[in-house]
Parts: sequence; C-alpha cells; structure tokens
Amino acid sequence: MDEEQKSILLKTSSRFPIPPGVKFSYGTAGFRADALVLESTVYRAGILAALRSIKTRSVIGLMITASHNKISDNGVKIADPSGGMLTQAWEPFADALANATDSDCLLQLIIEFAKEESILIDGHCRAEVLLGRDTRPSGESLLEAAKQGINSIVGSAAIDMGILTTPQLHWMVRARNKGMKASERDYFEQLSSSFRYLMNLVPGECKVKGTDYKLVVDGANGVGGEKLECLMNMLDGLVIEVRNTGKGGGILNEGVGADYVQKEKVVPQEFGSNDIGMRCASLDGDADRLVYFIVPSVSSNNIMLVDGDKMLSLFALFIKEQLSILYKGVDENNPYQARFGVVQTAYANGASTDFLKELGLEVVLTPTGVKFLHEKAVEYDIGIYFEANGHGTILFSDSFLCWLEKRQNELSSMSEGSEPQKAALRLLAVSKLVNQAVGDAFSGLLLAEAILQTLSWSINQWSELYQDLPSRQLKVKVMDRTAVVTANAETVVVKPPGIQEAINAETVKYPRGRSFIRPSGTEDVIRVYAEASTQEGADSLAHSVGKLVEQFLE
Ligand SMILES: CC(=O)N[C@H]1[C@@H](OP(=O)(O)O)O[C@H](CO)[C@@H](O)[C@@H]1O
Ligand SMILES: [Mg+2]
Repeated sequence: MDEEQKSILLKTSSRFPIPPGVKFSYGTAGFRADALVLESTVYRAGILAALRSIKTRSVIGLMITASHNKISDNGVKIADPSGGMLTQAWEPFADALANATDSDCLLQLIIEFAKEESILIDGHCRAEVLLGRDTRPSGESLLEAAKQGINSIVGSAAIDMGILTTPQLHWMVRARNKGMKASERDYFEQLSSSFRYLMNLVPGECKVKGTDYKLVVDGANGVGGEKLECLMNMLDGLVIEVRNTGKGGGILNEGVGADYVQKEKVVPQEFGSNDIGMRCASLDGDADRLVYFIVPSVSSNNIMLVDGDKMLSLFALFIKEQLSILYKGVDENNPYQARFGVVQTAYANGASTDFLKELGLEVVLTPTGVKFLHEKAVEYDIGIYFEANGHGTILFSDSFLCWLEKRQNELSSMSEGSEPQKAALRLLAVSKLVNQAVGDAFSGLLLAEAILQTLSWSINQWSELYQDLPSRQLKVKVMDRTAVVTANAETVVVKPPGIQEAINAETVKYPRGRSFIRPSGTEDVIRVYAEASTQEGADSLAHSVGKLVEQFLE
C-alpha cells in the first residue's frame, strides 16, 4: 500500500470516529443498531466491500437496511459475488474493522488483512460495489458514509442503485457477475415473464374466480409496497391490492409487516372486517420475507397464519409432483435423479417437519440465519429453505437445469404439450421466477399464487395441508447474551451448565412439548421458543423456560 493510499484512509476514517461504548458484531444479517451510532460502521463496511471486490475480482453489493426492525434502527450487509451473503470467513474481519478504536488501528488492520488475503491495494485493481437502501430516513446519510468507505480504496467505484428491496440488490449483484442485464427493469421483467409462463401452463379448468382472484398485500410501510406496485402493473392473471405502502403516513414496521403478523398472529393495521376470508399477505420492511394470512372473523383480532413453513410445504409438494410427472416420461436407462432436499431451522413448526418427512423428503436443520440455510440448500439439485418467519428460496443446481433444458427439448420434439413436457417447463419457469441469490418476498408471492391456481386451491385448502402445533416465542433481556452457547442446530444449550436439563424437565410436562433458547443475532436478547399440543401449554412452557433463563443468567 503506497503512502497516498494510507493518507486517504487516515483522512477519511478520521471523519467517522466510532461511538463510545458500543460493540458491533456482524450478526445473523450484518450489522444492525440504532441508526445514530452506525455511520462509522457503514463507512468501514464500504471499505470491506471494496476489498472483497478486489479479492474476488467481481461486483459486490452493500445494502443499507434494518429489515423488520424499528424505523429508528438501520443496518448494513454485504452481498458476495454469487448474490448470497458475505462469506462467513470474512465476518471476523468485519467485526474487527467495525470495532477498530481509531484511524491508525483501522489502517493497521487493513494492511495486515490485505497481506493475509493477498489483496493488492495499489490503485490498479478496479473494485465495483453496488449500493442499495430501504426507505428509512437515515438511509441517505448512511449511504454517503458507505460511498466514502468504498472511495477511500483507490480505484474503487461505488454505484448507487437507489431505493431497493434487499433481494433486488442481491439479484443485481448476481446478474452483473453472470454478465446478464441487471437493472431494476430487468429484475421485474424476469419475474413477470416467468410468472406469465407458469400461468400459461395452468390447466384451463383451474383458473380461480371471484374473491379468491384478488390478493391483498400489507407492504409494511416500507420499500416492498412501492416496488410491488411497479411489479403488479406488469402481471397478467393476478389482481393485487397493496396497503401500507408508506404513502399514507403509516410508520415502517409499526403494527404492520411480516414479522409483526407472524410473531403476534394478529391483524395488521389497515386490515379488518372487510377482508374476512380474503387471501392476504404481509411483506417485511425490506421485502425479503413473506407470510400469508386470513382474517377469520370480526369477533377477534387474531389471524389464521400461513407462515414460511407452510410456504415451504406448498412449494415442496408442487415440485415433488412436477418431478414425478417428469420422470414418467424419462428413459429408464438414463434418468437424472435430482437430489431434492428441504432445509429448516429449529423454529420450524414440528407439524411442518412431520408433514415434509411424510412426503418422503429429506429434511435437515441448520442454525438460524439464512446464510446457514442457504449454505446447506446449495448442496442439492433442488434445495428449498425457509425460516418459519417467511424468509427463504428454492435453489437449482446448474447441472440439473442443464439436464432439464435438454430433456424439455427432447420432450417437445417427441410430444409437444404432453404432461411431462409441461412439468419440465414449469420447473424451468420456477427456476427463473425464484430469486437464486436470496429469499425474495416477490418470488415467493408469485410462485405461491401460480401454484394455487395450478392446483385450483383456495388459501384455506393450502392452510389445511397440516395443522400447526400451537407455539409461543418470547424475548428475555439479560446482562450478557453471549453466555448462552448452543449446539445441534441450536436445539441444545451447552452453556450455562445445567440449564438444558432444567428445560428438559419443564418440556416433558407438556404433550408434544418442545422448547429451545438461543441468543438473538440481531437484538440484544435471548429468544425462547416453545410448542405444545395446546396454546395454553405452549404459553406456559415458554413462560417457564423464560424464567429459567432469568434464573441462570442473572
Ligand atoms: C426468530 C427469528 O425470526 N429470528 C430472525 C432474526 O434473527 P435473530 O438472530 O433471531 O435475531 O432475524 C434474522 C434476520 O432477518 C432472521 O434470519 C431470523 O430468522
Ligand atoms: Mg428482511
């Protein structure tokens, strides 16, 4: 690193001193905190993104969002060349950068890390970082901080893509690195054209009519609402009404959005008695999560939730069906046996896991956080992962898609319009509709809609795939959440000693009882999850386990 580069880094970093007394950690989904303390972190994340771009010789993404968290929070996360999350191998460097006490420490860290990783910072390597942000008011100044971080590595270009959903930015990074067209328009084109393709394959007698035709979407007063309005103008065969677009004065994520609806299981704002029985859906603040719901009656505020597990179940059922139709037409001597797997976390409702296993599917659990689920799902030819909160996607391997293209061509020359050919076309369309970079509420929504029409199902039929076990989630504030250490995909606590035995002793008191605790990666709390055969049981188990957390961690 030459003297000029060093002096640029020293000069720009001195404008972004770290706030006293805050420790930053690149958690489940990047850095998140109150927006007021984030400038230095975002500036430093900009430096990291530029270095990552030089290292990988690829375009990198930097997204400013705090997703479903409150409007005064914000956050930053990095998208790797594949469009997926930043490699976990660089997270310790991210943490060290964010917490470096002054400009000299920061410079030293960068010099050492660049040496270790053989990153040549000489002004000749061109780094390119795409920037996006959600609708939070703090986003604008934080984006400036990110730009300054990127530009402080000589030869780097920061390209502001404007206000975007998180999955849009990840999609663009992936598309750019694959040499494909990567504008917002291209994103909308790909989603709407593959949706049209799937809808054209809906059997004529299945088209859903009447009230079922319309979908009402809660946009969480965030970026998803306004983007969905753009997308829906390009769709045929689906009527969407978007509420909580943020234009009507509602506050981001306050009493609205996928996280609220899934965790509280109540009707979001702007929804009520006029919507009874309608097919409704909720996006989160950056539109990477989606849940469906029904308002069952006027008498209570409760909803009937169709969560990420049920979305996963619908998708798995559909894909399994298409694969079996497809294989009927395959030459027995030369079948491509696609490895099909499903990935969940411990938060998945026990009834969903039973359902998927009964379907004969391979189900694996990983720790919470899509980076873990994604990493597992890529091991399959078709890997579906979803968190119960509605964040997930379906990944297709290149080799399977290549075989499928070939097979589709053979089938079309043999018997155009046959059921196996249609199954191949459907699977190909799904692989284009579903964001291959990260979970995307828009992909999920369009796929769910197309499948419901293909099967001629109402949301009630979907919801009845299986009966959720009653569950309850709680948060417990503790002095030090890192005191809780878990194992086996977070299903067992290994520290503090004795607490797991105490949780077990509580759990056995409840029929179908299951409970676990883990430190949140995005909030300063311990999360408690419990399920049981009755809601009272789940509530009481969660409550008792919450008490144990207080006792063991005080
Ligand atoms: C129980 C729960 O919903 N946890 C969420 C939440 O993580 P925590 O580490 O639990 O705070 O935010 C993550 C990022 O959005 C998401 O991946 C995860 O599923
Ligand atoms: Mg989100």
